[in-house]
Amino acid sequence: MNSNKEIGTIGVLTSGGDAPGMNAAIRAVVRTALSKGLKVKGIMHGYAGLLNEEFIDMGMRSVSEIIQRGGTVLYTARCLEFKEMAGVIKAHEICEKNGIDGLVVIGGDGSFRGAQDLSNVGTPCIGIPGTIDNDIACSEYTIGYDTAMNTVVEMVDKLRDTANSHSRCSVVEVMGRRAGHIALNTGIACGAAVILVPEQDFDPERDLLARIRYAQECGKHHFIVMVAEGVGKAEEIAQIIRDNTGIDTRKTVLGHVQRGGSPTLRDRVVATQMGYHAVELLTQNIGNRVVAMKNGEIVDYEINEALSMKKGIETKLLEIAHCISI
Ligand SMILES: Nc1ncnc2c1ncn2[C@@H]1O[C@H](COP(=O)(O)OP(=O)(O)O)[C@@H](O)[C@H]1O
Ligand SMILES: O=P(O)(O)OC[C@H]1O[C@](O)(COP(=O)(O)O)[C@@H](O)[C@@H]1O
Ligand SMILES: [Mg+2]
Repeated sequence: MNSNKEIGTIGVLTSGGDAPGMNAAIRAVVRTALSKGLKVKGIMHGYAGLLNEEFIDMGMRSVSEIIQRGGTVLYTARCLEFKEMAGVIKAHEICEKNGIDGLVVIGGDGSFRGAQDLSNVGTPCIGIPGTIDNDIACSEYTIGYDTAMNTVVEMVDKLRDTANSHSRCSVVEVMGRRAGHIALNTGIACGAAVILVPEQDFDPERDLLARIRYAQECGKHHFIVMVAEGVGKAEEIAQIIRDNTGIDTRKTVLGHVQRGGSPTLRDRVVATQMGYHAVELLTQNIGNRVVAMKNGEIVDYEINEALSMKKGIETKLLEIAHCISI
């Protein structure tokens, strides 16, 4: 969608779950916009802050010392009011009243649905994928994914010491909502005997117990079972293992530790590239797009198209995991 109105001031907000690297993206958006002669309003607390007119004027120094920080300096929220059309229209009117000609939304798929609605009523929006889940179909990468996975690896390496010392099974539940990308990649990186992802049917005998028994036959006496939250609760998986194998089994739900911490190099660089790209689009009066990564390059898609795309699990990785996990 090309709007006829020239963009003079843009807004930037973060929405949905926070993700490491969101600050790097905010910094890139602000500095790129200012260097191209635009004004920038930071919107606090996502769409909720937009509806409450929580704005701050951003200057070059407003984003100093944030590239290395986790979380989001603009704060974030999940806002029910914005899911209703009345909320979206109110947000558009607020943008008009405050001279916000375009909006950069850093968030996940839910936030992009909101951005799509807002674009449709006349405020051009650009989405930047910021979620640890890597579940944005149009993009092979989302900001925060790398940091979250490195956190999981660090934590599970510690759990492994105890599982090994006690000859136990450690069932680890990781985030990802309905996607198994975090579980699959960290499962491989942590040498999990079993990786369970929601993209595959789960048969306890075939996918869990048979694999553990086989690993036992191969001489293994401790086990890591990596479970994506979309499959089920770690405690339920642990109980199945206890009941059927007698192995001393403990569960760990890693939880929000996965969302925090200083972003990795990858997240900082991708966030910076995506932030820059988002502003470039707005300066060309292009709205209603989602920034994405394709074959390592930064590209963009129309929001409707982006939201209609589907993304599967990396089947080759799953095949490799099945082959080498014992
Ligand atoms: N279908 C929708 N239509 C309009 N806005 C939505 C929709 N879904 C989510 N949103 C807005 O985006 C916010 C963030 O979405 P959520 O799914 O929680 O996180 P994420 O953007 O990280 O996936 C929601 O709180 C809501 O304000
Ligand atoms: O922080 P909350 O509200 O408990 O939400 C937990 C969910 O948020 C996430 O951490 C991130 O999801 P989003 O990026 O879609 O917000 C999911 O992995 C998890 O299911
Ligand atoms: Mg999401």
